[in-house]
Amino acid sequence: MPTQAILLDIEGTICPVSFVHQILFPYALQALPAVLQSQWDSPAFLPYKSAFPEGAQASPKAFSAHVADLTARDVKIAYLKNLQGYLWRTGYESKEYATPLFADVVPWLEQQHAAGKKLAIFSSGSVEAQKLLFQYVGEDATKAQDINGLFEDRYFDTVNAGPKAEKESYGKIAEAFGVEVGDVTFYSDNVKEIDAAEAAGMVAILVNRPGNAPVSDEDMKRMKNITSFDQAPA
Ligand SMILES: CSCCC(=O)C(=O)COP(=O)(O)O
Repeated sequence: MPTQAILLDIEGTICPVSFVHQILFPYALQALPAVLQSQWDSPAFLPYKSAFPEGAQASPKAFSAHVADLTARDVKIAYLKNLQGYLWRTGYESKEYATPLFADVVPWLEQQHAAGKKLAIFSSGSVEAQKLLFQYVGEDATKAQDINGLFEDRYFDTVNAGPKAEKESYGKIAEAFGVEVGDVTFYSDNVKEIDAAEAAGMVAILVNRPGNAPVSDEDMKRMKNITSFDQAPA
């Protein structure tokens, strides 16, 4: 039976790794000092700040150093991801950047949505960050389009679903979808995530995009893989 639901990773699957690492991460780091100066004791910033370890909450300097260290090591921990989502909003709203999805992505998503497939996202980026990323899509930030409607509020992150390399997270997502786990196809650039989704019973397909980390020949041979959604199964 053709897939009923489609679950998508973000970085390296539907948008270039370079957008996340060369645009979003640096933006958050450069936006942080002004936010810390003006909002350190504000109620709006409190949920983001209070999720950090006590040592980092000791001062804006300690906080900045901790954020810089986690970012440099690309640690995908929820309290950093939540903070990044908060910081990225200004960049999107001021049209400093928009999300450059690969050219095949939006036409394919629209086609799948029109065919009645349920579409969803599973990213280490927070749900808040995911919604922003899809609210401002385009190569030209002054003409960005909002494609959130395609996902009908199905956003999963490591807080509401669990770690991306653990099979239990995929079972939980299928349950939230209201479909059998075997009726979901998951697309990701990450071999560990593909293995976890498959172990849970999903169909899982590795997506190979320019700029992604290399995948071994052995993994390429054992995994279904595509370079564009034009090659995705029906
Ligand atoms: C939606 S936020 C941008 C992506 C991000 O912060 C990230 O860490 C990417 O993680 P993914 O699990 O989508 O590869």
